[in-house]
Amino acid sequence: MTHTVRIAVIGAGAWGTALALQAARAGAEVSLWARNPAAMSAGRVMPRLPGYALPSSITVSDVMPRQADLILLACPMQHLRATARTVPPCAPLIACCKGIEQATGLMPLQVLEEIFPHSVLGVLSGPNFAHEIAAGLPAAAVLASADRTQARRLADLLTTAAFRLYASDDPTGVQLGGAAKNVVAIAAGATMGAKLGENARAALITRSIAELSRLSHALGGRPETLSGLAGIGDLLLTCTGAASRNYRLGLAIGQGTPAQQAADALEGVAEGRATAPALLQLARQHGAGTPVIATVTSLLAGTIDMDDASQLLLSRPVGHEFA
Ligand SMILES: NC(=O)c1ccc[n+]([C@@H]2O[C@H](COP(=O)([O-])OP(=O)(O)OC[C@H]3O[C@@H](n4cnc5c(N)ncnc54)[C@H](O)[C@@H]3O)[C@@H](O)[C@H]2O)c1
Ligand SMILES: O=P(O)(O)OC[C@H](O)CO
Repeated sequence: MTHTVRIAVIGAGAWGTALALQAARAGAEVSLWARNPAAMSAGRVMPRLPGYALPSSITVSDVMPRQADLILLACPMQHLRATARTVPPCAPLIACCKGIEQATGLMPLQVLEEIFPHSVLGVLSGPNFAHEIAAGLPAAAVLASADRTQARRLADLLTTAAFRLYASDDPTGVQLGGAAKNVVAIAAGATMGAKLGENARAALITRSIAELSRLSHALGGRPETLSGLAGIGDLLLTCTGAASRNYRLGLAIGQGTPAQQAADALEGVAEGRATAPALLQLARQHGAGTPVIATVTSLLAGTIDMDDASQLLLSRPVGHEFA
């Protein structure tokens, strides 16, 4: 008799809830850890994903699961370390957040490696709006682990016909793509908010790919990863999809709302805000030029306005496209 896979999802925000639903669809026995399970209504509707009820087969509690075959960490990046420290190291762990830890400049797996030095670790990333995954709409993502065989094995535990999980053994490239696309999405939103036009946004996205490729290379990632789901795939979604929180943050800033006020008005976490300065520092440490990330960092800090931001990017020298 085959044993039913037990998957523990840590974090009941929009993404954790969607992943819990997906894991159940993949045939797993699912438990969802919520900081505040009482916030869920009697109809088991999660506050961060309104309209999606959880089936009774998914256990929701504020007690960390002691037994699992796989643990998905779906909290915001800046809370990953504190949350992970409370997780028992009973199974392989997959980081599902996108960002860079501001205090250390570390990527999600680097944070987890410090806490779980002996565990199998992976990262999940790609163009995935939580509400679409929750609805079971078709989507694809990438699961990366340093070990190619483990990456495929872990991906298989969550894959269904509608949610296609590709495996990768380039966690650095995958994490860089997931973290940086949120920063670029803020720039794309600001471009549209300031009515600079669709041409400007397309140019910005494309030139950002060159910028991210340089940075990924400097950090040890492989260039082809950025042309995949965690790179171009997620850039396309987040820089053009009106549901993106990072895009919406940029949109408000481009329309003239001060960055802090725009962030306060946002429902849910816009990871690009904390990640922009962390990524800029990382890029500087590695000698990689990142004009878009630098401009977004200044825009978020309020040290430049939208006119300055577009002037900064437009005044850069125009050289060979692939120099
Ligand atoms: N929402 C999506 O469409 C989506 C898709 C893919 C990846 N992600 C990534 O998943 C991660 C989580 O995003 P989300 O959309 O679920 O967030 P969310 O905005 O829906 O919810 C944030 C969650 O963080 C929790 N939280 C707040 N303070 C906390 C703390 N101190 N410690 C632990 N948890 C705390 C809140 O209770 C809430 O559940 C982010 O890194 C995001 O980039 C999100
Ligand atoms: O709403 P955002 O901007 O956090 O984007 C959500 C997902 O990361 C899209 O892949």
